[in-house]
Amino acid sequence: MGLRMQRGRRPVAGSSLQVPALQLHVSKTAMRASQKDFESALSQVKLLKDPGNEVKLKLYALYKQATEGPCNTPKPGVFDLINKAKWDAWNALGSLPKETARQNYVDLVSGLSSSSDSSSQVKPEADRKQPGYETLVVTYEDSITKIMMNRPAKKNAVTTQMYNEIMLALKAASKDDSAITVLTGNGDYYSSGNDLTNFTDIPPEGIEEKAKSGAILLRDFVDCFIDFPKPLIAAVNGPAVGISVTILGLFDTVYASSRATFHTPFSHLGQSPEGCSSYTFPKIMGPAKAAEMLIFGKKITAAEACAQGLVTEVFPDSTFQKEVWTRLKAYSKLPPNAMRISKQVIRNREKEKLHAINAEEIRVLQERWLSDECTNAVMNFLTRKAKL
Ligand SMILES: CCCCCC/C=C/C(=O)SCCNC(=O)CCNC(=O)[C@H](O)C(C)(C)COP(=O)(O)OP(=O)(O)OC[C@H]1O[C@@H](n2cnc3c(N)ncnc32)[C@H](O)[C@@H]1OP(=O)(O)O
Repeated sequence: MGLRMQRGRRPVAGSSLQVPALQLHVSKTAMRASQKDFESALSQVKLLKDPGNEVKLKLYALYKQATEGPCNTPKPGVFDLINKAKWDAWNALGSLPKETARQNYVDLVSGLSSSSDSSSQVKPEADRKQPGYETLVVTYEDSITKIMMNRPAKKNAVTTQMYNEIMLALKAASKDDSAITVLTGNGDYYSSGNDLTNFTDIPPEGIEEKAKSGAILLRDFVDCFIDFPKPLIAAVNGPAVGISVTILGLFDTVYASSRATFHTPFSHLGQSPEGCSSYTFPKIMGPAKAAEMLIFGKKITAAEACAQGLVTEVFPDSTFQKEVWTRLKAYSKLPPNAMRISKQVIRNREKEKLHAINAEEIRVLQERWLSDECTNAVMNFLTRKAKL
């Protein structure tokens, strides 16, 4: 997503303006950073350890101010969380002159470079619910970051906001000092998949634009799972549908309640597989079983999913929570670096391939979203004519 800093890319993203330690580096001297200093800071920033979203927002804002001047783009919608945060950060710089923004950018990068060895791990407040999420409950306890989808009345259907919040939570978990990260659902469902109302708010630019922005969101979402560096566990507390099933192939361990079912009704919805399932499912369960799920939309039970290798272990629903969390608490006490490195050894060689598969699946899906088959299926659900 937008809040990334990668080699070869312009730095994006930055901060609320409350980074006291870093603000100290904002120059109060008369010295002006030259264009060369600025370009050198732009190169330097790509080599830094990820400084976190706050600082990335600050960098983003200063970069935009230094190169384009005061914020000059329309304010993004309230649910476009990432772009709104970026816009807010840039807009907050008001009429700060370009030269000052350039100097501040150079000073900020220089401050980051000198402190980059001191703290790469952010310790979340122990045993506390993390603030700032509306569709999730994110907690940290016993070295476990737990991300719980929290729209039980809607069967944890994944709205645009929830996609964005899950990405933010995963990015934060990848940097906190938790040993393992768990995704689960609140209520009787794990998740009913993509919220079908995501398809309804068509922008003035038209349906193609909607499909394009959906494709970018989905690509970034799946990329987050491909790249997640620590052991990632799904605690599938109930039925799982669509995208919540397909991404399971990117988890390291999947525990399921005996009540869980796994359903990928893409043909029914006029859509096609995502989440890298076109690759991971045949690999995990063999092409024949994968085809039954991904082409014919066969719903399978937890026991079947376990027999086919998609699920690690099934627990009786009555003891699911107790048994899973006891197990996970024990695992979370293992040496975290060893677990992370083992995951890398297991997964890294496939990462590039998975990113390419993700991109290809989304290219196909984006076309599907514009098809009559897909439009009719979504309309049928929304007008109560059809359910899975
Ligand atoms: C940015 C775009 C990325 C797209 C990525 C591609 C992803 C693909 C997928 O995930 S495909 C799967 C999509 N999911 C579905 O098609 C499921 C649709 N839901 C259902 O069929 C049923 O709701 C059910 C079988 C999951 C549960 O049935 P039931 O137990 O009878 O409950 P209700 O239907 O009464 O549901 C309660 C409440 O939740 C709302 N709801 C449930 N699922 C969704 C959903 N996926 N999208 C939107 N809303 C959903 C349902 O409408 C009810 O709301 P209400 O109480 O009527 O206000």
